[in-house]
Amino acid sequence: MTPAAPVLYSFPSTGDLSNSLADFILKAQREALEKRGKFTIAISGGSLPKTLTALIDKPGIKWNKWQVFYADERVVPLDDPDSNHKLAHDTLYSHVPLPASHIHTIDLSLADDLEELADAYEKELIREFAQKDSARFPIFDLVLLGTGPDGHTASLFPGHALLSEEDRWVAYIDDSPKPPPKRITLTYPVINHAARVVFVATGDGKKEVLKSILDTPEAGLPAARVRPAHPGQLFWFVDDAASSEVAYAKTAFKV
Ligand SMILES: O=C1O[C@H](COP(=O)(O)O)[C@@H](O)[C@H](O)[C@H]1O
Repeated sequence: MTPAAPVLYSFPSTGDLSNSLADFILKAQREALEKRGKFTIAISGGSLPKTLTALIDKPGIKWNKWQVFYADERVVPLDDPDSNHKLAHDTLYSHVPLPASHIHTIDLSLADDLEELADAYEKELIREFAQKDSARFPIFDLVLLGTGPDGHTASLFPGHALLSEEDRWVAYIDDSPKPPPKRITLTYPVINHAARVVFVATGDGKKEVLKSILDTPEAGLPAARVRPAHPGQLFWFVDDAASSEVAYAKTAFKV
């Protein structure tokens, strides 16, 4: 199946972006609950969690139906300032009635063996989605991603061997060019099987990388290789500062 062209939404402010993203997530949640009675989502770290704060008081969000995984996680204690879980906890979970048992964190008792830790997280996904034998890859209702100025997404970095991973659901990296070095990440096959993938990018510091990803995807930056097609759809939620150099056509946002 050929991937559909990405949809680019650009907003004058991060507040507008955050409100529209909350509307989008609410709609995705409603569709998922109608079909399967639960909402499966993968969340990134970095600048992404703070754009989710408009969800906090949003009527209609059924937090007890959410199952939350991480698009990537740094292998550090869950209360370490570098932990993506801590960031999401402080920014979002601590303000909403999301049951702790629905938040799927890494098992740090395995931190000395990254392969085992990644395997254990993959098993956590298998428990939620299906047996690996019966479903080749999980289908998340929504994967939320960011991109660094170098074009990395999740913990998929430019030039890294993990970009070619075709089999595993979760992989590890112990040489991340961005600290901390030890991380786990969802792989492209998982990201590209999602029903919806949303990138969020804000600020002047992202304008060059956004131009490369959207205007010259053939340059092959890791974020440009995200092309859900099974039959998912890719959306970009950015602010006008980040999209100021982009020639790619913008779409007016409506839910
Ligand atoms: O290291 C990471 O970086 C990316 C991008 O972060 P941002 O602060 O530039 O938005 C993030 O999406 C990822 O989850 C994180 O581990």
